[in-house]
Amino acid sequence: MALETNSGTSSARRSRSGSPDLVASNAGTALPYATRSALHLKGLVPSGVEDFSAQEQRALEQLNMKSTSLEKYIFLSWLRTTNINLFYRLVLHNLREIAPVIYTPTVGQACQEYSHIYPFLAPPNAVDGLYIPITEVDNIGEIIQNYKESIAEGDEPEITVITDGSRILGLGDLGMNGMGIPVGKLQLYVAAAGLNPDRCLPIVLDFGTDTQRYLDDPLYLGIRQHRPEDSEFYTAADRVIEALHAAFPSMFIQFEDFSTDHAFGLLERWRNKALCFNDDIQGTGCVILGGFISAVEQAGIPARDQRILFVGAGSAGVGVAKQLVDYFVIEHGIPEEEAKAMFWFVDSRGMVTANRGDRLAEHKVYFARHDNGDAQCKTLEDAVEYVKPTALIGLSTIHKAFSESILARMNDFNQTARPIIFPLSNPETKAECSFEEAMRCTDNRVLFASGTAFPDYTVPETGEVKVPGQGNNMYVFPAIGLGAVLCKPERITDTMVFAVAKALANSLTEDERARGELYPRIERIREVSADLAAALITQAVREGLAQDAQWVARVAQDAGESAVAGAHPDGRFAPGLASEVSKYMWTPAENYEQLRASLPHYHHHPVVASAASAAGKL
Ligand SMILES: NC(=O)C1=CN([C@@H]2O[C@H](COP(=O)(O)OP(=O)(O)OC[C@H]3O[C@@H](n4cnc5c(N)ncnc54)[C@H](O)[C@@H]3O)[C@@H](O)[C@H]2O)C=CC1
Ligand SMILES: CC(=O)C(=O)O
Ligand SMILES: [Mg+2]
Repeated sequence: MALETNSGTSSARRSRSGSPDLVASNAGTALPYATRSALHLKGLVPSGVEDFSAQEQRALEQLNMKSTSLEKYIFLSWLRTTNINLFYRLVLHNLREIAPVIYTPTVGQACQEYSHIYPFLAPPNAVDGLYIPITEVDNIGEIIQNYKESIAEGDEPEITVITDGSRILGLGDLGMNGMGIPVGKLQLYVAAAGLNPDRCLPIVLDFGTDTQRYLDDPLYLGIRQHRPEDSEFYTAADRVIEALHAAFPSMFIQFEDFSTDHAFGLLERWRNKALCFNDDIQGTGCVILGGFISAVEQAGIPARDQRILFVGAGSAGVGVAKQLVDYFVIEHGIPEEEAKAMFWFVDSRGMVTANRGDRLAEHKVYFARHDNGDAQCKTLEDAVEYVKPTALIGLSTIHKAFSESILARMNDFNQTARPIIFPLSNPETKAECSFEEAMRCTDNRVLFASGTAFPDYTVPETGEVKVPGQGNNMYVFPAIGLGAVLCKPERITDTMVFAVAKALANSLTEDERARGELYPRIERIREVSADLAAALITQAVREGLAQDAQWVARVAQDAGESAVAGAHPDGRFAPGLASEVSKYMWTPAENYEQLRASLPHYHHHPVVASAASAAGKL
């Protein structure tokens, strides 16, 4: 048995909530003497008994001693798997500094190195998610059963982020190493929207990789084979999703970082059959629409005069553009064909036109231009000159694609209005330009958002400090998941996603607006997530799709009616609903007493119960 345990390579699972070990490991040096005594831990911990804030201070000191971001990532992963309560205290109290470590940009590097930095912790107490090789899909029932046995009763997952690692951020096919993304996204679910960490399930479909350096890497931990053909992919993926859906019927499924064709394919197959959404298509569309609404309000020209050039026509580019079309149609009453005509795309082969001579991928057809005559812009420079855009949106994975000369042209074209420039590719090494470049080249007039967090910029002439917007789906997917987990809609509709985007735009404070910011400050993310989740719940009830009677009744009572099918997705919700949503958010314990109380099974665990009755002190 000991041998088996030592051969495991999984990292620590937070669950097993009934275990006294969990209390001991999450309390550590905060364990009172009486408890140490009852749990036979006397002498096994340093004598000082301290409070959680002292532990947090020590953890922060240790974090700051790490000289590289990857070392910080490894330290934080270790802390999460050792003491999840302390980990989330640290994250929540230092979100601005820590989000770029547990998420983009560092998570990109961590994924590339995943097989090398993998921690040595043993299952079944140490499981950080499901690794499902394509060779084991026939045994998916057994895998799910093993997972169920590794968790405490009542900890069935309510949310999963699932990837096959085929398009991790803008870094390409990372195979099984992509597991870092579901793990990272679910940390944001907890931090940003208060999902219970014990009920979050990261999953990687280990379906092989076409990246030779991983196949050749002796430490690579995934299966060593090439990716399957489409039909084999869909058969295997469908079997896994069917089994997961059968085992956990109300679990919210977030598809993440699948290569673009499969991202669209899986969404179409599953969106009406299970509670699911695709973060790269819908989440990105949602968050960019939220920021774009604010940008259009500040740009200084009417919305219908916008000329929007997308660089990159993948799942993210097309997902965002479709949300923006909906916005122009729904909010501004522009007919769909006219709204669509406000958009141009450039991909790796140049401007996307119906007559450029290649067979366009299905997802690009909707936006292909038909009015270009003989013009076929082959480069971005040519397309910029041809379109004279008011807005330039990058989802291309091409680092520095927005050269200084392109940024300067955006400034020239937009002298009477402010140019909108969103370099949204992740991580930083793929971003189309930096905040500093965009500010400098546009006389500091740019309305800016980026996928990765960039540093603030100090305007040299005035000393004014400008904060860049982060147009990253992290602002919305946690709230969409929370809202879905609470009100249990039959499915996620585009109008629900639209309502969340509107709520995001509505969530800016007067100060944030006055400073010209497009997104709320990250320190307010939980408050904003509560608003966004309330908007999703309200919209789900209006559409008659919410299934949780409590939330249906609550929204109906606010609205004075039972449901308004197909109501306008305005992102509004009744006062009080967001604070009610907040009550469902998980927060780490502040002290030992709260920690004990927060572990529902703790008191019933046989060891704890017998220790308690023996000592009368627990
Ligand atoms: N900010 C955010 O919240 C999000 C950002 N992203 C980022 O968006 C990027 C793209 O993701 P997907 O659309 O899923 O990937 P994808 O690989 O499907 O799309 C990339 C697109 O860029 C085009 N492209 C490649 N080289 C080009 C060039 N030299 N010039 C112009 N276009 C070029 C490709 O033809 C393709 O259309 C990634 O970096 C990803 O990290 C994705 C989701 C969310
Ligand atoms: C942010 C995100 O989901 C991506 O870059 O893929
Ligand atoms: Mg993604």
